[in-house]
Amino acid sequence: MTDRPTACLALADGTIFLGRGFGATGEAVAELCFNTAMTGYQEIMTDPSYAGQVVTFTFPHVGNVGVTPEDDEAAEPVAAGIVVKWDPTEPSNWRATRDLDGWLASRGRIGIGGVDTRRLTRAIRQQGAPHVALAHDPHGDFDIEALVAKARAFEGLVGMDLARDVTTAQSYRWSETKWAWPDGYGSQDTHKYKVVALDYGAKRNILRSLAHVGCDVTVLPATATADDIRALGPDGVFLSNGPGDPAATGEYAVPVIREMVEDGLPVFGICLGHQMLAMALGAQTIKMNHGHHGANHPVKRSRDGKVEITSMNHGFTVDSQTLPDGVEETHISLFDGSNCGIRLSGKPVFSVQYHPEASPGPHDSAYLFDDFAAAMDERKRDAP
Ligand SMILES: NC(=O)CC[C@H](N)C(=O)O
Repeated sequence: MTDRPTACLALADGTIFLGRGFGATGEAVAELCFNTAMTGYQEIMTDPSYAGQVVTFTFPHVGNVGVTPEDDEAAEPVAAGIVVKWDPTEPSNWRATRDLDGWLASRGRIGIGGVDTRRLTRAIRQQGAPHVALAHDPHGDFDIEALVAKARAFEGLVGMDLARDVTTAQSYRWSETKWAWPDGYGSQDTHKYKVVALDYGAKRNILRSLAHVGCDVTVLPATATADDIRALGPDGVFLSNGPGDPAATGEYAVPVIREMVEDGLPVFGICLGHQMLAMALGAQTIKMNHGHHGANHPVKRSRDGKVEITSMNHGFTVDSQTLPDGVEETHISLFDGSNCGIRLSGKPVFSVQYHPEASPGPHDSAYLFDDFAAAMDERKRDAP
């Protein structure tokens, strides 16, 4: 092997990173974000919320435990590409069914290794999430100017509705609970509550977590109408995570969510679902400089001051200045004070910006699934 670079990452400002390609050959144009998680690269690459984004990992050892279908958060990797410091090694883990390189190659996702990811991360923090073109060519034939031009031409995630691309085409039932929950959480009583989960790009571990607390989950496409949901007679409605700009997805989803709130149903949202619930209640979202992507973000719970260490992946945020009267801010980020949770006062309607289902990340916030179950119990008790 020669030292000739076989992969190129071109930023829209003309900065070029050369490295060794792995995974698929070809090109990808996307927004670039950094993720600080030390584990969970497979869950991150298959999290549908990463559609339209290339992920650079600040942790240098990526790929060394291979991949296993058990860790897929969706059927396919969804992130557009991956940037790492050290080239992925052969997997060293009994759970691995294949290596990262071959897995990415078979699924059309491009990787670049040998990049100074600390320099790249500093650039992202300073200038905001850049638009990039990532190319992998085994002969190292790159037209660098053309790559920079493609990165510049990328329109960015603002105004982009990507939930329609990643949502399920058909509705389906979800019943798998298999997941190691911390002791004491979850009813283990299956099919206790009928829940409709609106799929804007749902991670599987969210559906597992709902099933774990006793939900019989029917997953509906992002474009489901209020009547589609009512026809199933749910005890509660769940709003999933997902990619793209909440304001764009919200054009069709927000009015439906508002109707569910008006129907008096318990509603629980995560990440994109949180942002769209906030919009349905009258708030607005804004694009962040470089977002929050990691597995150790501290969040303060307003009701008792408790700090949760959370998993995060978002590039937009709810502007807490726009929260109307009657909508409480329940959680805030201890990194930058941004909004991390809301509740409609006196109603079983709440959501969080972070990921209580982890995958990857800590389990501090798993209680939120129990809170949703408790809200559905209460409604059943109060029903005439
Ligand atoms: N994980 C998510 O649901 C992400 C939500 C939204 N696409 C954002 O980037 O903020």
